[in-house]
Amino acid sequence: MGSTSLQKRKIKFLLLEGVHPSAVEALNAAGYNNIEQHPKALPPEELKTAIADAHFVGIRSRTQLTDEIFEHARKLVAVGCFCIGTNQVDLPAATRRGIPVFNAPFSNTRSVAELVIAEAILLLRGIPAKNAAAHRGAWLKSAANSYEIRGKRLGIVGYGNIGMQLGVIAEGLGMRVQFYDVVNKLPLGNARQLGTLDALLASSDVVSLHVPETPSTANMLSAARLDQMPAGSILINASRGTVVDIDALAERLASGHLAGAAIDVFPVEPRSNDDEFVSPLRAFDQAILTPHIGGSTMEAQENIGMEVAEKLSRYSDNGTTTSSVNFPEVALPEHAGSHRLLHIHRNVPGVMGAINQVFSDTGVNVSAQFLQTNDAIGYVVIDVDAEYSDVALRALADIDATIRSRVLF
Ligand SMILES: NC(=O)C1=CN([C@@H]2O[C@H](COP(=O)(O)OP(=O)(O)OC[C@H]3O[C@@H](n4cnc5c(N)ncnc54)[C@H](O)[C@@H]3O)[C@@H](O)[C@H]2O)C=CC1
Ligand SMILES: O=C(O)CCC(=O)C(=O)O
Repeated sequence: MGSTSLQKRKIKFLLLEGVHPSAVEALNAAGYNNIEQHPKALPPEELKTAIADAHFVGIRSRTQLTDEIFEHARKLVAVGCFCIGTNQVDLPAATRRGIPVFNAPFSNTRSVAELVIAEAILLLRGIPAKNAAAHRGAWLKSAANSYEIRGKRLGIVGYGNIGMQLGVIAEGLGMRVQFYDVVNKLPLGNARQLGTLDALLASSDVVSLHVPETPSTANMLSAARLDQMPAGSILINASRGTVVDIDALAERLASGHLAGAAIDVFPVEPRSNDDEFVSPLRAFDQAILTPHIGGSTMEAQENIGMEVAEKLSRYSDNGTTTSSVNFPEVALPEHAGSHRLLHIHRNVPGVMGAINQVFSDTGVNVSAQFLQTNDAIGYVVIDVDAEYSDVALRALADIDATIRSRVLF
């Protein structure tokens, strides 16, 4: 097991939003026991206090890590998103401070795809409305507007890890799968990529959204786009709440233009289970409304807990940044017998020359060096003899473009 510049018992992990206990187990197994846990997202003022002395923070989708919060997180070394989406983190603000952000890009994808399939089947049969009516004492035995999923056209918007899995499962059930993505993708099975979103919307019985929250996906399903969907079709959104115009959707459910919808994510979501869920969609029995639980299965959460905790402890132990969403990726070997210097700098000309000058001036022997850059920053890792690490670290910290530097013993 590697070690860090601080004693492990002094390294504080702040885990929010009920991150699965598997994360704590993985951190304990790596020797980290100083872990503060909260079952919910914290309001901004409480978050500022809790994060002030944290070296690592673990969040899910509710906690907003803004520039202002980072300003209060002076000791923060890395962020772990125990989920896929990282839109809740101000990534440029993290990058500017030399803070890598990690997530779990695969662990809950199957859970989302399964939920979408279940919803498509239920909505095509009109089950949500029949179920709600039965709870009120009504008996809606009828085949009118009830359809099999077999042979229906599924339009997937965003053919990434979730969209692709959904397509494979849907095809297994006999659906005809088509997708729209900004990137050219290899269609799995018999799926077809369509050239425009308009074409996809106009020719799908069920549309399911699987895009990230970005400026290009904001309000993607606007009133005009919803009108392009065929009369009687169905919309499913388990991506992000900003992607759909909810008021426009409510109008099209009211008019009957859309036969049903399943919505898991909302423009504004309650901070915790104690807060009221407010949405115009509550009025519609033909809408399945779920509390952002697309990825919330025991299997997914346990795997996510282990996966992200391991990424954080690996970064803490030996500097590896593999699969970080904002940082140059470096997969590092162990550094037994030497000290490891980590140097994070603004990616401007001349920094590598200055770093090499440090070692030429100080005569410190370098046993290994790794470098990776992205547009914003450079990440250099240098293994040196233990006795020289202090002097080299001081000289590296003095280089103009340095964001932060650290030594791992
Ligand atoms: N409801 C829930 O609990 C969960 C929600 N999610 C959400 O689902 C999203 C998708 O997840 P993955 O499939 O794993 O992501 P991914 O990154 O593997 O796939 C996203 C796809 O969307 C495409 N895309 C991006 N912008 C687009 C645009 N403007 N138009 C069309 N396509 C566009 C990308 O090219 C990519 O193929 C996540 O970003 C997250 O926000 C993820 C997991 C659980
Ligand atoms: O489980 C969560 O808290 C969020 C899931 C999600 O939306 C994601 O993985 O992006």
